[in-house]
Amino acid sequence: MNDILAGPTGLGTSAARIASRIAEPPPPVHEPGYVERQWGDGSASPLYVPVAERVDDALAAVVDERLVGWAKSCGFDDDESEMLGTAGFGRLAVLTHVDTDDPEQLLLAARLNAAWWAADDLYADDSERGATPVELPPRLALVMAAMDPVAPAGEFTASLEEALRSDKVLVALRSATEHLARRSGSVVVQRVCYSTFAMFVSWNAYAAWRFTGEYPPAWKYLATRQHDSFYTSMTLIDAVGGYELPAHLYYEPRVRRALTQAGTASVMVNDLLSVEKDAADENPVCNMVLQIAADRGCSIAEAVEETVSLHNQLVRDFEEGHKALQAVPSPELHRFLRGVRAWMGGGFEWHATNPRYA
Ligand SMILES: CC(C)=CCC/C(C)=C(\C)COP(=O)(O)OP(=O)(O)O
Repeated sequence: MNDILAGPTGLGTSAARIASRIAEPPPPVHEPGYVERQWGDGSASPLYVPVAERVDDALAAVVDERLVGWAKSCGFDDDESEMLGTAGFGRLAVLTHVDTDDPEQLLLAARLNAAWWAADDLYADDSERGATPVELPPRLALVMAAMDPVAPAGEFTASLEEALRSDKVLVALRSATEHLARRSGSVVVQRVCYSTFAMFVSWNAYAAWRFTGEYPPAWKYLATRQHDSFYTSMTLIDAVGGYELPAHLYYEPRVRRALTQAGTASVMVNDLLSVEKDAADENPVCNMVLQIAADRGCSIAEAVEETVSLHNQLVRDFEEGHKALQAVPSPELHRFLRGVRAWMGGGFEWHATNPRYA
């Protein structure tokens, strides 16, 4: 075992090790497996995904109801808040974070995902709802200030505060991050902030492409999509579960690779199910299927097959990497990787049953 995987030493680390022994739940008797699942109208090849480990509509209803109340408190009007409830970000949290049934823990994920999606729709993607490529970068700069507090700066602070309070997306992201900070450590909060900010670089690239009308080749889109993927949602897996994967393991290259494979695979599911919605915008939204079809001059059906095959390979690569990482003696890492696998299974289930993608 190399030193990195052996873990840190020094102040505070023995306490962390004791906490980690407590954090390990009993291992499942049978490991949940992977299955081939039909999707859409059933005409394309199946997707190879982990099984959805928990479908609990009663728990999802509780989390969604609390999410709607929170959205109203952030300034979303009644219709918008109900729409967030109907979109089922609470249900997404229940499907993807299967190692807790505490609604307040699940709300960590429900709130952040709802707020990320609100920023994505209202700032980046949906022209009809006010998203414009030119306004996107400065709006995202303020999101960073909402999530990662700016140090007091005399006379400049009041104007910033006013701006942060005057926009419901900013209020939501600030509130969701504060909720996370109350229930997890600073390592996780900064992990979440910085993966969100990396995601924004990708959003800015899409905005430039949509503004100029010069859309990227599929390879460039895919590289950009790595940081704009459900990797961002997966940063919450341990926090929602009530434990913490130490940073030296979270960022270990083989772990990071497994995570980016899982995040990209899950967002390929999103692309596959969003093709029509993305193509319909007056400035079409970048999407792997559309980029492949444009590159190759092939039909959408052929580009779909190519995307399914890419997705399935990513999942198989994750599965293999996960197996290899079983050799690392860390209960938190094993729990986290089981959480990543469960996230993929639940993410597929959510997309396949959500009215947004029907
Ligand atoms: C939940 C989360 C991390 C959101 C950030 C952006 C993201 C990966 C999505 C919202 C999914 O991609 P896309 O913008 O294509 O999603 P929709 O098709 O609009 O649902």
